[in-house]
Amino acid sequence: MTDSSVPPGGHRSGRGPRRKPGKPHRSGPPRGRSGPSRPPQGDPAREAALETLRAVREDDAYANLTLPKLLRERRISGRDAALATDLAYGACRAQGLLDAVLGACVDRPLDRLDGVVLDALRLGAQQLLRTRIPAHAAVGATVELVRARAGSKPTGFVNAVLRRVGERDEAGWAEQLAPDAEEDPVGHLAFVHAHPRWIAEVFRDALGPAADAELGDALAADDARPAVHLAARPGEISAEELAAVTGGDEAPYSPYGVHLTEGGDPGDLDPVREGLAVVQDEGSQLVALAAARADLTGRDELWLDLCAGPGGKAVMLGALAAIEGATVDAVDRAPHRAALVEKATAGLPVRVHTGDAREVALPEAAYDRVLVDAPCTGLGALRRRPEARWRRRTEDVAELAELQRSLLAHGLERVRPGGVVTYATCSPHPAETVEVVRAVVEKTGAELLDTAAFLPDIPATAVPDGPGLQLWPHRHGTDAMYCATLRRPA
Ligand SMILES: C[S@@+](CC[C@H](N)C(=O)[O-])C[C@H]1O[C@@H](n2cnc3c(N)ncnc32)[C@H](O)[C@@H]1O
Repeated sequence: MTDSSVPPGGHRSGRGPRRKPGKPHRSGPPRGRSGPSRPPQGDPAREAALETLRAVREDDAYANLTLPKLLRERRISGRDAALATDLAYGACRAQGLLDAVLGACVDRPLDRLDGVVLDALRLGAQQLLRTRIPAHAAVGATVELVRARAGSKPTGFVNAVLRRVGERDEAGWAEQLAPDAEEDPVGHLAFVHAHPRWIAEVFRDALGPAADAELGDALAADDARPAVHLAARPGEISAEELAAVTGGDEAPYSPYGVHLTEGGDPGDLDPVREGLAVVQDEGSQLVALAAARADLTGRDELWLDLCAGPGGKAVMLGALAAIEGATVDAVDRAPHRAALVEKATAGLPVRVHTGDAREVALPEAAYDRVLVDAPCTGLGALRRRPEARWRRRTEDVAELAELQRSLLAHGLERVRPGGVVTYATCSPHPAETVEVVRAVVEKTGAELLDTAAFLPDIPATAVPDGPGLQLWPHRHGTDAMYCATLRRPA
């Protein structure tokens, strides 16, 4: 069914089904109705997107795990898969903005709406405001989706609300609802680029003096759907060959990186299936490279990846270690993540250990290189985790920062005198980056090395007034990875 062939929905007034106070919200078909248990055949893309929004809302699921599984199970491919992905991920990313608009069009708090109705309204608003789908198709298809899932009763309400949403475009709603750009520039940009205000403030702080000129670009890049990056396994295939086989482009900074230009499941690509390449953001490749290249004198044969799961950087380190004649110990606290490292590094000189990095039985002061890719808020990889920006809380930061300091200090205990520790986070939050490094340097007397020197030719990576290197989606096309290098005093 094409978008334009979707019939418009019902025409009742904008009032939705009345709910008795305290009555639990249900998301299935109304009691007594025989709503379809299987998705209707007509609109598989929107059905999959709606089911993804439900799983994110009800089960705290990750959209980027839920949707691909649904697409596989329901054998949805090609244009339908692309549409489902655009709509589901787009609605997750923009949830706060969509809810602000819906809130202005609905006569009750959104959390009092039936779950399916709310998901469908978000999906409809996403189509109306943030895609080129014609308004009549967006409204009609959403109404039909609601009818199939929840019966006819709420269709009039959904139809009326979406028609109100469609009275303005995204810029028109921003004009009406966003904070004033002059009075509150950060609040304005946060609204316009669909970010929680506190995250926009983190980006502003991390950009420092550049924020005046770049905050809008940084948030816009973070709001865009990112290209899929592949990493060629060092020693197995070159980036040039990988680009030729996959039809992608060689990455600008990582000598192993390829940016895919076509959609589709990268897991279906031959080099990925054959283990010659993995899906990995170019920024993560650069962190692994920085760890392998950090300036070292003397022995260089025992490497440690202290927070290794699920194994992206361990694969790169393992492949580089194989070339250098080194061995990698890879640790992760979570057994299922350690198992993923084991699987990903099969055939490489990598020994996997399960346990807390600070307690696992491994030698002290023995490693030549250590990577501490610490657990973090992930604020630098929000574009790859569609719902994450609305789930993360500023309260998460302090606890993580304490763990990060502890893990980095521990990495310095495992490395030999004169050895190097690379600290990384996929977050630009100063409390997780420069403040962690400064605190540990102060406590341990470790020497700070110039990380940019190990990754030459990457422009504009300086951190304002702080140690380390910061990558940004709007500057480098990578996730906002942070990376610093410390040497244990000899
Ligand atoms: C940012 S992820 C690492 C990503 C990984 N380096 C990669 O490139 O695929 C952080 C990892 O640290 C692990 N972790 C958290 N606390 C830990 C601890 N105390 N000891 C060891 N691993 C820990 C988490 O389970 C998670 O897999």
